[in-house]
Amino acid sequence: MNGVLARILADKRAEVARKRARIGLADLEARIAGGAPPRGFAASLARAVERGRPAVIAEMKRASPSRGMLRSDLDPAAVARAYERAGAAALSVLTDAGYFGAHADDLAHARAACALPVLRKDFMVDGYQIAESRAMGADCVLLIVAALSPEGLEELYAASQAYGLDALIEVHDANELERALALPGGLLGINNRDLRTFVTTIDRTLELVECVPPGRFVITESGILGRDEVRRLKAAGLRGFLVGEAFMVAADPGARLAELFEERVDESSG
Ligand SMILES: O=P(O)(O)OC[C@@H](O)[C@@H](O)c1c[nH]c2ccccc12
Repeated sequence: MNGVLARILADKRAEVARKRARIGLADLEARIAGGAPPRGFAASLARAVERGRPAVIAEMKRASPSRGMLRSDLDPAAVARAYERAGAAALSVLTDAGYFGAHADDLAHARAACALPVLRKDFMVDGYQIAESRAMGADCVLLIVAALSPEGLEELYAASQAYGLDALIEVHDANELERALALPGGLLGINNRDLRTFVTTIDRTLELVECVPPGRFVITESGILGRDEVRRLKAAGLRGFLVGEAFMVAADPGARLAELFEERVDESSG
């Protein structure tokens, strides 16, 4: 493996080792036992689709390695409420500080401000992080197939189930898709961005979705910047959307969400 992803993963392993030395698994377990149960993440997406609405996972990230600073003055609670009012089905919150500029309590602040379930967006390399995700209040974890060995993917998926969390299994090519489909469950995410090169195109989703067995719910992730992308993805049958940058750079993230996904008569007729 090469490129940015490899660097992030190496740093992440070191970070996990430091954290584990400070807060042991038993402490995390105690925190989990004293905390609230998870909100159903997959269930919330399914409810949106049942109502004939796109299931939008609205993301918060202050910065990214590919785009630099996006929103340094992010107010997670205010944006969470704005996303909820605008009709988002769920939140995604970046929790990586080194590359994405996350603050330690971003996820907790966002979740406490609304009733939406929350995806912890980070780079999972160790079962410790699954317990940690649950302890910080996440309802769903991201498992990036490109970042994990076959055994690692199975182990982290099993851990997410054991902790009562939903899992979003992220793929970028046919080989990764095959590995994701071999798992007993999980939400399927097609990342339009290549995490090794940052090349981003919604054609990734349009190509790969052809290889997904019918009945599997697919979330298209990244590079959904305008109404044209949404229109093309909807036309291909997509119902799940994960959007970050387009909202983060907007003056009013909630208004941008509503505008991006509102149905207009002129389009349905043509
Ligand atoms: O900001 P965008 O292009 O709308 O993308 C959102 C989300 O898909 C992206 O942040 C993402 C997808 N997979 C990831 C894995 C790690 C970090 C970030 C991501």
